[in-house]
Amino acid sequence: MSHQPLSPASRVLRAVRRTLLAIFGLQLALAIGMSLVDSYRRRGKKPKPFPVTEPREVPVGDGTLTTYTFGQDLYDAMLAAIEGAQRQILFETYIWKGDEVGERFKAALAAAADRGVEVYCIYDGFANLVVSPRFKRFPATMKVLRFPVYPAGLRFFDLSRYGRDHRKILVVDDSVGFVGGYNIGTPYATEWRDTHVQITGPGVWDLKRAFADFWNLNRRRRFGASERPLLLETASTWEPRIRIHRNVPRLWMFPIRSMYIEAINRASTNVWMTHAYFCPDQDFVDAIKDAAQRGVDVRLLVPLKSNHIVADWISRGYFSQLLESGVRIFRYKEAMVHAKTSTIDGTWSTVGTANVDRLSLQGNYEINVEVIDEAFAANLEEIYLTDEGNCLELTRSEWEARDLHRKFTEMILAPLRPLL
Ligand SMILES: O=P(O)(O)OC[C@H](O)CO
Repeated sequence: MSHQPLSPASRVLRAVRRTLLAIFGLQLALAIGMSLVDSYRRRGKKPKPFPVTEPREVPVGDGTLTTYTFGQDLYDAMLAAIEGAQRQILFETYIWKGDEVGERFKAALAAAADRGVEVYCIYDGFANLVVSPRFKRFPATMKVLRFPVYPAGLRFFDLSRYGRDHRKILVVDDSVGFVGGYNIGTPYATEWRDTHVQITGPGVWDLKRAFADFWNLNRRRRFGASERPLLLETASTWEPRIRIHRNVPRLWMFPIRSMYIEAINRASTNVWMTHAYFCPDQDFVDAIKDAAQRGVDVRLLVPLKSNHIVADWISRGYFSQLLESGVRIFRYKEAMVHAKTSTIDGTWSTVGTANVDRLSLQGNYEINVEVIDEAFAANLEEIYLTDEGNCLELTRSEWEARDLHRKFTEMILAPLRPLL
């Protein structure tokens, strides 16, 4: 069989194709190799204790905000609220582990349903694929919506249908709500440093509405057309100091990214950010760099080593430009910091579920509370400084002196940024 010689254009095309495949193959091999080596190295290792700021109740408007930075304290408060529920519980989580803490929540929710409280639960199917099916069987008295592993149905090309439910919410009656970075599981109780807020007062209604809207958007497909919507009475008051922002991919709404960029752009004294996974788009990075360049004290606190080694490497790919523009980078030692919080100018703050990466800011269902209040910002600054005391600051000279193979790995992994 004779082969036609390839035209110059076809040869170029073939070379480009092979180069791209080689790069992609290298990225994939690196990512898989790193994750395997990392999980091998972690076997049997226990994270070290870390400093904790005691939960303190801060009055804001007609309600209060209490910030939790230690899982055990938070879970105790959430379980106490569930045990004291009289009419309704709305519980939503991304990860719900079938371990001791997961079982405690399941038992408390089932007990509430048994005594006649309406119990609505939502969890993400994909995030809990590894959880045993036995754990995911619930008493009929509880209404449980598993957000599907594959939510797009036949709409394969509709990107708005692919977001995961990454939210973490609990609302009990009209009296108390919780929102923040904590998933439900035993390691999070003592081994991870995360941040959640408890809300009382008018802000609770906004959390209820966020839950109800998600439930109503998804209930028919999960329970059938006859399932009645979760109805809420209208809020009686507006609380200008507390706003709840929700990313709703299905409606193509992504206000959390805008909220961050707006706040960073108007910062005049300080921007202190704590983020578990930091992989933003370049416009977001530019907003941070601009703030630092105009003299704002910009600090970024990230884990020295998170639970996702590939995310760490991709995150490090931003460090050079951030340090050059004057951003200070602090790396949290010996425990995983999973918080998603920021505070600006002693006035503006946010606590929520959204990481600063593409999946959270332009992909998933997320929820953040934005608070304009000086006392609350002071509380978050205090927490930030406690965390900073458990960090190593990364200097520019130290970063520039890193090995060549590290620079090469950062460069090879950089194109994966949009996937995280
Ligand atoms: O997706 P997040 O931010 O809730 O983090 C979850 C952990 O990474 C689980 O591996």
